[in-house]
Amino acid sequence: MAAIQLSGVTKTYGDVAALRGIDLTVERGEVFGFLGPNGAGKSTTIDILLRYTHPTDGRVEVLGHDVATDPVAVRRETGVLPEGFAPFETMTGRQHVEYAIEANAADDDPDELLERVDVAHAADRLATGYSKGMAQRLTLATALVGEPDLLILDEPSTGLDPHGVRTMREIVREECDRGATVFFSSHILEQVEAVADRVGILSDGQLLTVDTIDGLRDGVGATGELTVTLEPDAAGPTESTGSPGGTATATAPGSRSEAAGSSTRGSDQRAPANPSQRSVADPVAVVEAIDGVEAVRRHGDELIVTCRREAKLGVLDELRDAGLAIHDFTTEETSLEDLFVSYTEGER
Ligand SMILES: Nc1ncnc2c1ncn2[C@@H]1O[C@H](COP(=O)(O)OP(=O)(O)OP(=O)(O)O)[C@@H](O)[C@H]1O
Repeated sequence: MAAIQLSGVTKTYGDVAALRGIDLTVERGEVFGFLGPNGAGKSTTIDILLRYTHPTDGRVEVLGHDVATDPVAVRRETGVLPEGFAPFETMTGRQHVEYAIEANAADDDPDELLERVDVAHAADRLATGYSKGMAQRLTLATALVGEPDLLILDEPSTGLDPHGVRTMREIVREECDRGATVFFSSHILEQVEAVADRVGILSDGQLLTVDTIDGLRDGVGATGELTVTLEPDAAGPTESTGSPGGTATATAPGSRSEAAGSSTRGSDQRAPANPSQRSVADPVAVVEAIDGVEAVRRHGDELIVTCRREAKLGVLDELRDAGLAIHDFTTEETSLEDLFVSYTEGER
């Protein structure tokens, strides 16, 4: 049984089509990031999942319950961090958590929960005096009450400082590790990238794609960068630049400085003095022959390879097979932010 199942869900507000036929399955135990530009329909979807609003058409199941007929069961088993929650005027932080514990007939220790979200020091203060980030942490504490099977978090990182963002990330992972499903919307894409198993990108009420982040990269044919440091003198003291087919090498977005990418010195300009080294394979030639490699630059012992994600292992294998010993390597992938722009910019 899926944690969330939306089938043909539409929602219109007068003339505005907020959702246009959404089909989405979120499996149990997943951390699912729900992304989309402003006004895409993320909050509307969340409101529909919790039956705060009803869909114009379509079917919604949460944790096996039909949301239309059993919204109480859905809310009982779901912890919610709503967007823009305002604390109650007369209650301290601890009283908010105690209230949530009582309402859920749970037996959590309120101080433990406040400790977990890092507002224990302000437990006895009126929560209306909390800063935005403290209020957000408090709301998360109330969402965690009763170890819910599903957490629905609408923009959970809003107002959080970097420590808070990290705490949020750790809590999401811990909740997932104990078996909960986490469904969260966010505009902080580094956060989503760090924690989500899969993401869905919504735009103008339509789901453009649902995939893992690597799947999104493959979907747009994104290239990343692989920097390989060869053992000193493994391939002779040359610098060269190449690309498959012999075309000029372009500097990839996010790659190192233009200056580093501009070398076009030929590999025979400084032939090794030792004749035995002449038989060593040229690493640039080895790498540029590999499928999925777009460009190769070499600076001393370092090779900077622009290639498709799936080509990276092949680059390392081919270098080793050619007798070129690898000292170290690092890889850099297209960021989720760039992927988000690729998927949504034509839609706006
Ligand atoms: N109560 C409402 N009445 C009229 N239109 C609404 C209402 N709620 C949402 N909408 C419209 O539905 C569309 C989707 O809004 P929604 O709040 O779901 O977007 P969102 O993806 O959550 O945006 P954001 O990232 O800005 O929070 C928007 O065009 C919005 O103006």
